[in-house]
Amino acid sequence: MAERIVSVIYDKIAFIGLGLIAGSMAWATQRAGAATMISGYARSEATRDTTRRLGFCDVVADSAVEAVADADLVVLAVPIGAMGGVMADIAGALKPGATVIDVGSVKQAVFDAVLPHMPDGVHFVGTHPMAGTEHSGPEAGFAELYDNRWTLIVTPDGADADAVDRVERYWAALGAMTDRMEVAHHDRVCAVVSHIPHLIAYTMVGVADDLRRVTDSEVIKFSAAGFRDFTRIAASDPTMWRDVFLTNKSATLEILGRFTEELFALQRAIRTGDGDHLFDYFTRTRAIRRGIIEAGQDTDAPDFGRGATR
Ligand SMILES: NC(=O)c1ccc[n+]([C@@H]2O[C@H](COP(=O)([O-])OP(=O)(O)OC[C@H]3O[C@@H](n4cnc5c(N)ncnc54)[C@H](O)[C@@H]3O)[C@@H](O)[C@H]2O)c1
Ligand SMILES: O=C(O)C(=O)C[C@]1(C(=O)O)C=C[C@@H](O)C=C1
Repeated sequence: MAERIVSVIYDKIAFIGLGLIAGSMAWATQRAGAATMISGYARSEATRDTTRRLGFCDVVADSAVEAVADADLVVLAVPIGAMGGVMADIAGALKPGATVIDVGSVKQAVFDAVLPHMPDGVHFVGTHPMAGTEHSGPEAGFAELYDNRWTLIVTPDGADADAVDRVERYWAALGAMTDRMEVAHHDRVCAVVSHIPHLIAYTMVGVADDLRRVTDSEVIKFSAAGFRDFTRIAASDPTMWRDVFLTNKSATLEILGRFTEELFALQRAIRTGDGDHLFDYFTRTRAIRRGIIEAGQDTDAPDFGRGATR
């Protein structure tokens, strides 16, 4: 399977869900030679057929139970709302001593959905690659997606230390940098750096589209780089993002509340002509960006703070 065997970390890896994230992991697993066998399963027959054609799995099974049989690592790479159902289906078929990881964008909700089904003797580790694109499905995957990007490792209480270390080594083999984070902190950080920015992009593109219809102007046609980035983000998968907001409710509502307060303050400054407020605000945010660059932190791989392993 792999062109160059660097080091096998798990003999058999099974992916449940065969989209952007699983496809990229499987390609990167092949690139690293991190497994001797990769199996996969997705709910839709069309996705399974496409995956067979693409070749990032050695075997594409027709059921999740079949896919996970004898697997040393099982990767749950489905939308957050589907994690609990998948885990309930496969629980009885997991090999004793196996490790299950998820890749969901929210962690507490996944823990709540998955952990009650976890059999004794099977390990669970939450993982979250901070990398993606606006595309989805098996054809969207590519081996380089995780290169020099962070993957956050979020462990439930009492997690097996060796199993966690092995999962971290696996993500490193896929090209990622890893950092460990506590579950509530993870959901809050992601609300700030990922979830609310997506909501803002969705809203801004919706507003521009409404304006275009109302005024018949060329809002989108003449948009430059900033707005184009918004339209890319706002093209992200609706199922995934619906699930993110339904399951990370309190953190996203808290950050959204702070965001709207600041927005109202800026709105008032514009209305009242308070140039000092606008100038001071923009000076502060510019300093943040410059501080990031001066600290040598690659903005493509933001530093989450503590204990990066590479
Ligand atoms: N896309 C991103 O930028 C990104 C980044 C980090 C993490 N994530 C997380 O990764 C997970 C997968 O996202 P993706 O972008 O790969 O999505 P995707 O839409 O590309 O792939 C999802 C896959 O899950 C399958 N699926 C859906 N329900 C299923 C079920 N009940 N049983 C079996 N298969 C099922 C679909 O057929 C598809 O193959 C999500 O939980 C998401 O939060 C996504
Ligand atoms: O790069 C992108 O397009 C992404 O949106 C990736 C992104 C992000 O917000 O950074 C999106 C969701 C994830 O859970 C992690 C990463």
